[in-house]
Amino acid sequence: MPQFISKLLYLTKGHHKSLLVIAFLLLIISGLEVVGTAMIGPFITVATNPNIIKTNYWLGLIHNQLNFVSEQYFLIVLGAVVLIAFYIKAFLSFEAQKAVFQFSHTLRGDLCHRLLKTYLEAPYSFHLRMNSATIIQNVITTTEIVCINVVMSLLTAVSNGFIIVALTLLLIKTSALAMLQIALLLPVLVGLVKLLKSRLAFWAQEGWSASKEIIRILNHGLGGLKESRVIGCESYFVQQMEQQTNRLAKNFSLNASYGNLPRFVIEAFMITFLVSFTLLYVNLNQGQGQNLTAVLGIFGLASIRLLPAISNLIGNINTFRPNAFAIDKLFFDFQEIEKSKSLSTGVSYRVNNLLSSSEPLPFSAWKQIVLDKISFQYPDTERKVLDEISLTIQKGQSIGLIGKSGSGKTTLVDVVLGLFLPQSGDIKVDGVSVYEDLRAWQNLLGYVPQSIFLIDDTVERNIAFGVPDCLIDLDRLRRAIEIAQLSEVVEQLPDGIKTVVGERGVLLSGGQRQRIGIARALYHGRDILVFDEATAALDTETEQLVTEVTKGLSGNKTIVIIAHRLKTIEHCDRIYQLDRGRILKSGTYQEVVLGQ
Ligand SMILES: Nc1ncnc2c1ncn2[C@@H]1O[C@H](COP(=O)(O)OP(=O)(O)OP(=O)(O)O)[C@@H](O)[C@H]1O
Repeated sequence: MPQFISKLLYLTKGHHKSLLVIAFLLLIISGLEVVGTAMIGPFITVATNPNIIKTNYWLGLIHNQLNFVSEQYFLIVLGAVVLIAFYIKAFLSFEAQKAVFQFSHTLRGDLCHRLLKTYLEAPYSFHLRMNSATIIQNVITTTEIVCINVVMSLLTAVSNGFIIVALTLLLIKTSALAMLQIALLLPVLVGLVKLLKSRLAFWAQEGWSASKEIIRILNHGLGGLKESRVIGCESYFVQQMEQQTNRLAKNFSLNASYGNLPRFVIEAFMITFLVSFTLLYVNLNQGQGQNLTAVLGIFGLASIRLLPAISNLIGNINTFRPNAFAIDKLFFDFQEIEKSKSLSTGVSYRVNNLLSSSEPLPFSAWKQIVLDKISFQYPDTERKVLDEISLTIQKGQSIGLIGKSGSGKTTLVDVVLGLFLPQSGDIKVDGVSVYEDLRAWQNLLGYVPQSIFLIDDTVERNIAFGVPDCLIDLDRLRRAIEIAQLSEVVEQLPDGIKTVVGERGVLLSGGQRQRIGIARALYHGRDILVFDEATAALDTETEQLVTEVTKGLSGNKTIVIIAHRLKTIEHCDRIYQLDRGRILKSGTYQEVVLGQ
């Protein structure tokens, strides 16, 4: 329990003040609930037997102290007090409920964006291990479970708990006999709740896992639509989806219906109590009908409030307990990412402001980059993928990386891009380690991956990726389009740069997507452009165009190209050939490729 509370406090940080206000409000409401209900007894007694004012000490005292002119007037004031207490309570209950809803939904929004920020800032290696379906599910579904099923249920449970305790105290005071009867029925109820506990938790977990599978099937089915269509395996995904939706429906409906079972049992119990109590009371207190009326009045009204409060409390417990695992999941991800952020450095590099880009660039007037004995090993593997790689890049140079598949080219580029931090070695710009300010280093880099990620938006927004519309520099955009040899393509599009390219750029050819990737790197005006097999998706003609683009850029930009087709790196100043994580050969194109 203390662990659960500390995790909950961690996830709700920044909202603790609101939590205290809500708790205080709930406490006042339960107080008013008792005052109002407690006044019902005297009100009924005075209404049915005004003489009681003379015989009852407290009623007589109030009547005499406040100088009521008549008993009728006293009854009216008593009624008014009951009404006022209930009206204030109704108003405050509404406000408290509003506050609980507001709190839970605000917390959900907050967790969604905190989680997204955490995932975006997480080390690249975390994403290699994590399935995107889990991340999507955590941001959308798990945050909802935490805020609505756990936090909201917990708050309403606290509210119901306050009301139950307060009304129970009142009932004990009104008739200990009646309370004893209720207490005898209680163990049956507690037993039932205990019996259901593990089943409810199992059904909730199963439902949650089915919903994760549903996202995964959607990702796989729609992500590989072209392949599915050609192979003709659409029914495979439909069948998988059917299995999972059935699993989801079965488990969530079982969870919801059995979660409500105690409510029906309580209703039956309460009626059993009212009938048996009346019979018992009549037998034990012959001729005291007025007292019975007052006691039953209080019990009747209290049970109107108590019944739903108890069944709601059980419902709340049955909702939050089986869903408490969601707290663990979010807490684990927040902690895991924090941990891997500090572990992934390996050495004491200072990695600053990974996401902020407004920093001035300390490396802006750079002349030389030195990779100094870079070694890297993927987590949980035995072998070094990069083994003491050292190389020097002068400003304006074009560098070609070649080597057999699996020799470590992509990994080396990923280390240069700051996606992986090496276990040993350093990257220095004019003698200063880039890990002193990784963000500033990354601000020098433009990256054209083999498969360009395009958003389902306009050409303009795809090129000026991540820049708000109002800040897009149209001149720079035009220049990037020209250099990337995209002008003709854009002219032919129905809405020019405002044409929407479709999800993942389905409306464009492989070569056009590649050129958008190049234009994107150029638009952002980075000094160093890294091309990862950038020509792999191109036909020979476009390959030539792109090679011309990179050729045209050499001298102005520093370029690093991973190439499989040796033709694309003919113009490079220096070629490095990698083999099993080491540099096998380096020199000019003639020296390394032609062996002259
Ligand atoms: N996430 C990973 N976890 C563990 N090992 C990996 C991971 N990614 C790559 N490797 C291994 O690292 C080695 C180098 O891979 P890398 O992708 O850098 O080679 P490459 O030269 O770029 O190959 P290719 O030309 O085929 O893209 C390979 O043996 C590969 O199996």
